[in-house]
Order: sequence, then structure tokens, then C-alpha cells
Amino acid sequence: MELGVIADDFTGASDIANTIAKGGLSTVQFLGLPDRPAPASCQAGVVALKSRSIPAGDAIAQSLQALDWLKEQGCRQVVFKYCSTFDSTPAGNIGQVGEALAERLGVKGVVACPAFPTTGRTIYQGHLFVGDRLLNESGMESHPLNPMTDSDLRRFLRLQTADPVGLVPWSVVRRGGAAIRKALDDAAAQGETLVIVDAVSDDDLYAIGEALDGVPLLTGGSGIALGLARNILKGGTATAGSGSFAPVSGDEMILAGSCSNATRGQVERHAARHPTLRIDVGAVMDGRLGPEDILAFAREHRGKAPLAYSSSTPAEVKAAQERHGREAVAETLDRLFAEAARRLVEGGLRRLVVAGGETSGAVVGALGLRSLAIGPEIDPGVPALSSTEKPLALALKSGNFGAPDFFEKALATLEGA
Ligand SMILES: Nc1ncnc2c1ncn2[C@@H]1O[C@H](COP(=O)(O)OP(=O)(O)O)[C@@H](O)[C@H]1O
Ligand SMILES: O=C(O)[C@@H](O)C(=O)COP(=O)(O)O
Repeated sequence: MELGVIADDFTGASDIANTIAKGGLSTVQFLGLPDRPAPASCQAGVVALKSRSIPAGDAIAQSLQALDWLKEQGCRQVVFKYCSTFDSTPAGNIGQVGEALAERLGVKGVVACPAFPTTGRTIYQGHLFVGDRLLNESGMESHPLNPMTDSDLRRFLRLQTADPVGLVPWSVVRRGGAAIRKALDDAAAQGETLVIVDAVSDDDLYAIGEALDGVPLLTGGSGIALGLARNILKGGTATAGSGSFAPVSGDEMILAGSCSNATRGQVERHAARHPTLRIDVGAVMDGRLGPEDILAFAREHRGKAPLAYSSSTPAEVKAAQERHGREAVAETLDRLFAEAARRLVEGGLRRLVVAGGETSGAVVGALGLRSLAIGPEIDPGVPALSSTEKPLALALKSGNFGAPDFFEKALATLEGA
């Protein structure tokens, strides 16, 4: 294995696996910390953790274990992948995990760049934009678990770090790889462990990739991996690999636990032409709605792309959280979707689309899968996936990714259409 990734959630893992696979490396997504060596054909391994919203100490411990495993597989370069909207809170975990990995590898001046221009995430003067809005006016300020209320990444990241946070501004990035490398070395000399690096286009990300050729640690969104496969392939240490995605036909289901803007639009669009089950949070919390209701709905609408969703507006989310508690709602919904998915797959489901990072983590965790092969891209940042162990194809969609017709398109891609 040449390249290793530690991803802080499951959708994020498939996002960066997609980027690396498109770059030409044979890529496998591992679900949780692997308990055995990677297959010999695997050139890039992405370890998907569910560490974005857990206590920082636990996230650090899991990430260091993942690092050790990746190093044992031979990786010389490791990426810590987090969200392109920098999903975290002052309690963590981007800064804490980033610094812990850097300390273990004995490095400073480590890039921190969540930019993903294809999906509108750009960074200028250390401020993160989503399209033409600053992060804190993009809808992310209402996220159920990590409301993003500060677009100044240097300031926000500093709340999570022990060391000062640096900035490589776009005026340096535009001068290319050598200038970026020097700026990162200067930052390291000043004692800055993590350094926000501006990027407004894929060209900037390729320049950053050139600057980072061979460095032991990078951190960022999937965009940070754009140039890495190219570095490895040009270095002659690997030849372009091919994936082993296996399309699957058969029963299908869509589960949406994301309340992000893009998902709510996709739910609305899908509902106009397909059967949908709206999951009322109050009913779930009171025990009036459970996995059996989702199963019955799926049975009734087999073959019609049924969708069960808890996706709600920010006002509805706020009301549910005030009534029942933020964590209790999240845990109960995670359990509901996980149990429903487990029983559906046990009953022969073959194609499963999940919207939402935490939701995907809960669902895939319950399915007991070890690893996934990476298939064609459905929409930017979302590949088709197939289990390496059973006839099951999946799409794990980040909350804010995908076109309005994503769900229909995903089901078609999963069966190879
Ligand atoms: N109607 C709702 N009210 C409150 N919380 C919700 C509701 N629906 C889903 N959630 C919770 O919101 C969180 C959404 O996170 P996630 O699945 O990661 O989506 P995204 O990818 O959009 O961030 C989950 O913890 C989920 O359980
Ligand atoms: O980088 C991204 O935006 C995604 O890969 C990602 O991590 C999104 O997380 P969720 O929106 O929680 O799915």
C-alpha cells in the first residue's frame, strides 16, 4: 500500500476513495479499523472511522491505531480526511487528531485544507466559502451536530489545537509547489503544527499536491488528494490500478438521516415520483415508530425506489432537540436506521442508498461489512460502492452532496445502468 487515509466519517471516506480511485490507484475503503492485512492489490487504503462527533480522546486513540495499521501496510504518506465544511466543534476533533498524528510522525507545518472547488468549497485568506456564501451563512450554521458559525478556519481551528495555526495565503499558493513547500517549512520553523492553505480551484490543489509529494502527513477534504495519485504514479513506484466494483441488481431502499440542504431538496424531488415514509422524530422517541414500520413500508413498495427519511428543516430539528436532547435524538435515529438496514439486508436487500455521514456510519456499522470496492462516480464526491463480501451495492452520500435527482441516479448506477 502506497497511500493511506484516515477518514473521520464513512461518507467522507468514500468521497476521498473516489478521488484517489479516479486518480488511478487501486483503492479499498475499510470500514472501521481493519483486523487483518490489506489485500496485496490495494495501492491506497481508506480507513473509515466514525470519529467526527465522539470525544476527542477517543478520536485520537482510534486515529493513531489506524495510523499504525496503515504504516504496517507500508504506507509512506497518510492523509487525515475531514469534511469540506470543516465539521467540528470547539471540543474537536480536527485539531486534536491532526496534532496527535503530526506528533506521532514527528512533523510540523502540516497542511490543513478542506477545499473542494467542484462542490463549491473554496478557501481564501483562511476563510471557507460554500459557493458564494461564507461557511457560517451557508446553511451549515444550522447543522444538527456541529453548527458551523465561524468561517475563519485559522481562528476556529485554534480553539482545537495546542500549537498556533498558520496560513499559506493564495498569493503564495498561486506561485506554485516550491513556494508552498517553503511556506510550510517556514510555518514548521515557527512552531505551527497545522497550517490552513488557501485553494480556490483544482489547479491550486494540484500545486499543493506537488508541494506535498512524499510528505508523511496531509490533512483536509477529498480535494487535498487530487494530486497524490499522480505523484505516486509518476514516481514509478506503482502502476495505475483498477477497481473491482461489482454492480448488483435486486431490491432497493433509500434511507436519509441528513438534514442538510441538498438532502432535503433530493427528498422533495424523489417524493414527487416515488413512495416515501416520513419518519416523525417524536413518534420514534415515544416508541410509536420503529424499524418494523420501515420494513413494512419497504415490503409494500418493493421495486419502486422507496425512501424513508427523517430529514427536517432547521426549525423542526431545533424543536426535536429541545424536547428530547440533541444526543438522544441522534442516537435513537442512528439506531433506527441501523436496525432497519440490518434487517433489510438480512431479508435480501441488494441496493442501499444512505444520505448523511453519521447515518451512513451507523448503518454500515450494523451491516458488519469489512471493506468496500470503489465504483463509478454518481455525483461529485459520491462513488458507487460494493461489498467485497456479499452481493450488496451501496451509495453513502454526504449530506450536502449530489444533484436533486441523486437518489434515482444512484440506484441506477448501483446496478450498473
Ligand atoms: N428530524 C431530525 N431532528 C433532529 N435530528 C435529526 C433529525 N433527522 C436526523 N437527525 C440527526 O442529524 C444528524 C445528521 O447527521 P448526518 O447523518 O451526518 O448528516 P449530514 O451528512 O447532513 O451531516 C444525525 O445525527 C441524525 O440522527
Ligand atoms: O468533505 C466532505 O464534504 C464530505 O466528504 C464529508 O465528509 C461530508 O460529511 P457529511 O455531510 O456529514 O456526510
